[in-house]
Amino acid sequence: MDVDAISSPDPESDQELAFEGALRPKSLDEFVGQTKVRGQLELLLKAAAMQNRAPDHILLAGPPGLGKTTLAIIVALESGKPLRMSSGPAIQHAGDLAAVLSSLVPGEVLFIDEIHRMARSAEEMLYLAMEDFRIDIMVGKGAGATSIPLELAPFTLVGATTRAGLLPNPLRDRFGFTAHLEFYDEPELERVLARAADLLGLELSGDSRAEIARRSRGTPRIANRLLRRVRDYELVHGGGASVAAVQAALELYDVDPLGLDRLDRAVMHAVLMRFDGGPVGLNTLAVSVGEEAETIESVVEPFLVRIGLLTRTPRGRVASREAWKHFGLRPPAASGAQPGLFDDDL
Ligand SMILES: Nc1ncnc2c1ncn2[C@@H]1O[C@H](COP(=O)(O)OP(=O)(O)OP(=O)(O)O)[C@@H](O)[C@H]1O
Repeated sequence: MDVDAISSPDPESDQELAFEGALRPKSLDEFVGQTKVRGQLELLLKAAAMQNRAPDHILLAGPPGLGKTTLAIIVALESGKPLRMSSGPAIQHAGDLAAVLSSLVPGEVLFIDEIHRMARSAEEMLYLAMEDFRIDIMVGKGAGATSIPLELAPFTLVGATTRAGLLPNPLRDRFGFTAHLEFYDEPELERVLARAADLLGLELSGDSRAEIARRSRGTPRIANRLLRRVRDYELVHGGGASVAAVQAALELYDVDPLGLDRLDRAVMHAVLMRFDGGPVGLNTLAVSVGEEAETIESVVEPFLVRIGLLTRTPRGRVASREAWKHFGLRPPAASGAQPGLFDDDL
């Protein structure tokens, strides 16, 4: 299988895609960090290989860019089986899923990204497929409709989601193993960068690596992207990828010293400036930055909470002392905190 040709579900550009493909680890050994998940997957794959059966279905949960697609590819590569890629938004009818399932070859790995976005009718079909490798196809309409059972080849479903909580229990329960991917710490990101720099033929000192890792938002995808910007800078200016060059390149692209991106900053600005540090409800916050509540909750918040800028309280989101300091602002003297507009959206 040509793994480099496999596309990420949310490509920014063909170039970005080719770059991601080239840097993707192709085995569990090459996959940096997530030690626990790696160990669990290794055991699961080995046991299946020893019993000559398809590995159990796997659910990968966690924020974007932490390696869910990469792990799905690795599952296929390590089990020596083909990989089929699909995504929740592409499965809007049970028929879409039936077409995919009925064409799987024995042992094939089916990757469904953003599985929480699949149509409800398809979800129900998936229950039976995961459990019994069988689906019922409805033929005809109304009183004359009949269902014809169709046997499927045994397969392994790898589902990825940024919102494990949104999956209905019957679907979640049918996965033999759920892996929760965590943000990477700086030493792990440095290892991701060292590997990527090697593959790109870029010389990068330990200090330069640390500088990029610090600003990578705990996310390998971002680390690799920043590395690419540093490589561009080095290409144009020459003189090597020194710490000064790294800082200049990242400042040019407006990368915050903590790695906050535009949306992170917009959310923090709203909490601090518009809502006096909170508490503010999720929906109110989402409206004030013009984003979907789901994006704020699954993409933005986990990182802001992790680095201690934001806390979640029963009354809503609250900025921490560090947040005021990081943005060079003074917290209001008294606790003049203004609650969100809607009390029901906490
Ligand atoms: N553990 C890792 N070690 C080395 N590189 C990694 C690791 N995890 C991810 N990467 C790199 O980060 C990039 C993004 O990873 P991937 O596409 O697997 O993330 P994802 O979780 O599927 O994101 P999304 O949810 O947005 O699809 C990959 O190209 C890969 O090179």
